[in-house]
Amino acid sequence: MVSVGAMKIVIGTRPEAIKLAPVVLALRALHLPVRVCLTGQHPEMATEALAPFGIEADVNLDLMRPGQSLAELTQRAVDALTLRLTCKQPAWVIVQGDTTSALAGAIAARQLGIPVAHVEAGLRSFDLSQPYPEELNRTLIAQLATLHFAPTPGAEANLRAEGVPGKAIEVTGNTVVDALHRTLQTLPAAPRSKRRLVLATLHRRENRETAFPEIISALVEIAARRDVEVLLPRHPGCPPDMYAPLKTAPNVRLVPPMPYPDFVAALAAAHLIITDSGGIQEEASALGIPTLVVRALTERPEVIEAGTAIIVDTAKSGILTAATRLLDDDTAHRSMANASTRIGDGKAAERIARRLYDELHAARRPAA
Ligand SMILES: CC(=O)N[C@@H]1[C@@H](OP(=O)(O)OP(=O)(O)OC[C@H]2O[C@@H](n3ccc(=O)[nH]c3=O)[C@H](O)[C@@H]2O)O[C@H](CO)[C@@H](O)[C@@H]1O
Repeated sequence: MVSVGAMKIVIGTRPEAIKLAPVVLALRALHLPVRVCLTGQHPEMATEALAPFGIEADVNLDLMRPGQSLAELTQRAVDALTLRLTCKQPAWVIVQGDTTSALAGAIAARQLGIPVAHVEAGLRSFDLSQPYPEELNRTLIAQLATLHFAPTPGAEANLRAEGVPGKAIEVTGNTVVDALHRTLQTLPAAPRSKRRLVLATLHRRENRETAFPEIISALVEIAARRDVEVLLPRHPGCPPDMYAPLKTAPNVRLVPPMPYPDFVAALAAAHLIITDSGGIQEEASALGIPTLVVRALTERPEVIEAGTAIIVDTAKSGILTAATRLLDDDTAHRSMANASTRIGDGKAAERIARRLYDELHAARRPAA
């Protein structure tokens, strides 16, 4: 076997861990050496999200400090990753999505001349202020990456419009679908619940100040119907008092962040999803669970085209109208409840690993 350099995978948050776990496994299946480096942006959740995939990080940089600003985190992450990458120079650095950790990994690698592969490249809201800082991060990462793994043809078109050459882009599907399929296979059959499940998550930075109270008030009112139960796992990035009105509301279960397999079980059992999460829009679309997106826009037009999601924004009245319709009108619900493969077919990680394998071996082949 040809000996090749290692792949360094940089992971900051839970969604990066979930979406990169299938890539780690696919690279290992091709016998490529992989090192997983956590920045600690989500101190425990990234480690916990990797565990069900049988993956342990090689290093945790433990970079979070109380009250740390985004600028401080970016600076500390670039410094720490530069040090690590200088000591053990990998053949490629792999980053995913739109987090501060992903941006820092791309900056550190690029400054050292190490090629960067960007998983989930090309998503755009075309508004740098929302989602913030994610739109800014992913746009900057596109400037730094050598290889762009676009999940969809739409994401590829966005990259092409920014001048990225076609040969640097591979359309792969989103790796979240790989993670979802793999996890669904491990779950026991779920017991049927008497009330329909409304699964909700909230954490977007730009929603926190003004929109959270509106959305939460809508959730309390939905739960008051009695024929549903609202389940909301908290996000550790949000101060717990933001969720306060839900603590005492009837038919609401406010719970700590759920382990990924438990959350997937809840997704699969849900009648309706209300969320500002990106990954959950994708998972819901793959499962065919009607979803109300409590954001002004989505960088995932595919979930709207597939018909599984509607953007309702953050006003209480709009959320209540849409939720009531989907809870009362079976035809409306059925028209959205169709599983879609637009986001991915479950083979994204295989495509990513194969392309990286080819790149590595092409680089080692002597010129003709
Ligand atoms: C702007 C934007 O949309 N950016 C996204 C953002 O992430 P997000 O909005 O998707 O973040 P979350 O909602 O925190 O995570 C969701 C994941 O967590 C699982 N989950 C959830 C609750 C729980 O209790 N237990 C769990 O296991 C759930 O199944 C899902 O897979 O960053 C990613 C990284 O770069 C990007 O890819 C992605 O574009």
